[in-house]
Amino acid sequence: MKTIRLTTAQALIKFLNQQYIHVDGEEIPFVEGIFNIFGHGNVLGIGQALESDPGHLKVIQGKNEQGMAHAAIAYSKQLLRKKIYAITTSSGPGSANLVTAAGTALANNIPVLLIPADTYATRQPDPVLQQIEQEHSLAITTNDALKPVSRYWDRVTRPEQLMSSLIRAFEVMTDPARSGPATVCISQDVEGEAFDFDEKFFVKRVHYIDRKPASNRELKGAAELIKASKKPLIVVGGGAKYSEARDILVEFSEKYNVPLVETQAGKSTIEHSFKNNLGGLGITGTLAANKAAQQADLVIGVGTRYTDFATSSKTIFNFDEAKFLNVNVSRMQAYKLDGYQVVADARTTFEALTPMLEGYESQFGNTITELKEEWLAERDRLSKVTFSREGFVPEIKDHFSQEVLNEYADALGTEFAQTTALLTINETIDPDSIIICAAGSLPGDLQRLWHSSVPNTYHLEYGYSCMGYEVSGTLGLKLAEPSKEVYTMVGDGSFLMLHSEFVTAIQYNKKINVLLFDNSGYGCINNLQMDFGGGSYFCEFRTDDNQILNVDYAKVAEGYGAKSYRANTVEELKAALEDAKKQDCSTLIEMKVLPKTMTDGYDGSWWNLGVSEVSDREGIQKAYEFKQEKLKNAKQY
Ligand SMILES: Cc1ncc(C[n+]2csc(CCOP(=O)(O)OP(=O)(O)O)c2C)c(N)n1
Ligand SMILES: O=C1C[C@@H](O)[C@H](O)[C@@H](O)C1=O
Ligand SMILES: [Mg+2]
Repeated sequence: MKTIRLTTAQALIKFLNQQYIHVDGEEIPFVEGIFNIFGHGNVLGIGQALESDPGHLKVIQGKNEQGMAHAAIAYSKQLLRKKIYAITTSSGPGSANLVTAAGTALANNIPVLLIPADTYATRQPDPVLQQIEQEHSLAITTNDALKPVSRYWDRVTRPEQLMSSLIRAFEVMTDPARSGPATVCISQDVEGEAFDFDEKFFVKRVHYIDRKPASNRELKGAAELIKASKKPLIVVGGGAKYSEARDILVEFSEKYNVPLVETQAGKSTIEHSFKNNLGGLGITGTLAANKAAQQADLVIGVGTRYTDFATSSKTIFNFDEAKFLNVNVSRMQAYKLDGYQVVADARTTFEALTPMLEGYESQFGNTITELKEEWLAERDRLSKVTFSREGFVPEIKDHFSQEVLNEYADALGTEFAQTTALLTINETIDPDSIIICAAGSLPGDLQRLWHSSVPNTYHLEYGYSCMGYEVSGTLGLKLAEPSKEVYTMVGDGSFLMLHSEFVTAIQYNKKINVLLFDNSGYGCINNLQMDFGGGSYFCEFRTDDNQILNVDYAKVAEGYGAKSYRANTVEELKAALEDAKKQDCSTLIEMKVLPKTMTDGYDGSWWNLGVSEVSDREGIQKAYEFKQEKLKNAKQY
């Protein structure tokens, strides 16, 4: 056996350089680079290994472990899971900061390699700095907190364990059905320990992503279901996007007059202008998509997890009548809603299925076009909402009095409505630029209103809806699509929670554009508490003496070295967006927007939430009764 003597960390970096992915005849390196924040746990091991020979890996210094992991997740998601960044952190708090990001990757099925340092394998110096001491077990470290949020988790306490551990990690990350975060914790002393590694461990490894075809039985059953249906409807989920199924879904939909509706992850698989694309489905769905969903007698879920947002907590479909046909690479997902299961790649399945239905036509007739037209008129109305100091009726009605809305207008110095601002952006930025969002009221507005003219230009993290993904993720987008303009849509709450990687973007001259919607509060949660009969309680940003907080975010961005703008009217916003396009540096456009001017729900937008069964407030009692009513028609599981 030929061996090579390396430290564990050196072997890790050498191995990462040799991983390739093969999809549709194309072979590319799988690991693009590695984000790092060095601490005592990794600087002398992995730090030394990278300094001596990083190979092709791009090495990027992050500013917050969660933030840099979010950037890595967005990178992989944008590249349809074909490439990843790895993350190296120190032990203790450095690794604890990864937990939120690992959850984000897991909920969204996105591969990312997390390499947190661990406590000493020898235990000689214990307790080391940042080591928690669990009285009942010395074997538990902070890194155990990553177990429930990792698709694969391992701890390397001897150098030779690295070999089997990494092979498993890459097998998991490159499997479309189980893709997610792989966490390989390495004891900090072991990072620097040497071993005579078998040279074969370092040969080039190619991970093949073959498109799993549907079986004849699955195809026959699917075709029979469709032929027997009058009003089939396709739910385009994230799996359709990862499978790059756009062309065949368009062909299928056109040929058989089948409407398409989108989940957050599926949106922009197919451009909005396609005549049968009715847009977002469910709680944050469009009027058109939700109406079509209610009529459907066969729901064809393509790569969807059927989350509560997509199904309006299992109330959007006619569950008594409708059947489900689920095409998914994951068997677990395909089993949902008692659907007929086709456990296969979406594109391959529809390529085989389309010719099997010759002569079929749905009974939707002109309804698809009519629904779309009705919705476009509503969208047009929302693009022109203007505030007035008297008699203004915002989209979110009956929460704030005119007096309170005027108070906001005065305190923030604005009369800008959120929907007007958002649609101005949609009109002004280049169609091939990419937008990203994750939490707050903006995901709902975007799923309803945003028109993506170019496929894969809408990037929503709505599996975890993790505040803080927005700005961090934009850095990942830029790394993935360096020639395109990238824009984050972020609320003030999310911006405040985490935007450390804004500085990383500026530091490495990766131009990102931050579009900050400041309504001085956790607006969507304020809507929820008031919709469900409560008061406005700790969701507005107010001082102890009840003044509305007004933060100068433009100045904050300027302090970091970004070019910043203040835009509180359509004209100011258009000018700022045009100017921002001309900049080479990162930009931030601060928009002060009025609360309650985001979109509201449409027909079928109900959300099952934990409303109090006991309360002396009449509104809460009514909300509880309404929930009980809704549940009567909801599917139970
Ligand atoms: C990490 C994290 N913590 C808490 C939440 C719950 N949450 C969802 S939206 C939201 C408020 C968002 O406020 P902001 O970003 O200002 O958006 P707005 O709703 O005002 O548009 C909160 C607290 C979350 N999604 N993620
Ligand atoms: O609780 C939440 C409410 C949603 O409206 C929001 O988009 C999401 O971020 C969330 O966590
Ligand atoms: Mg806000």
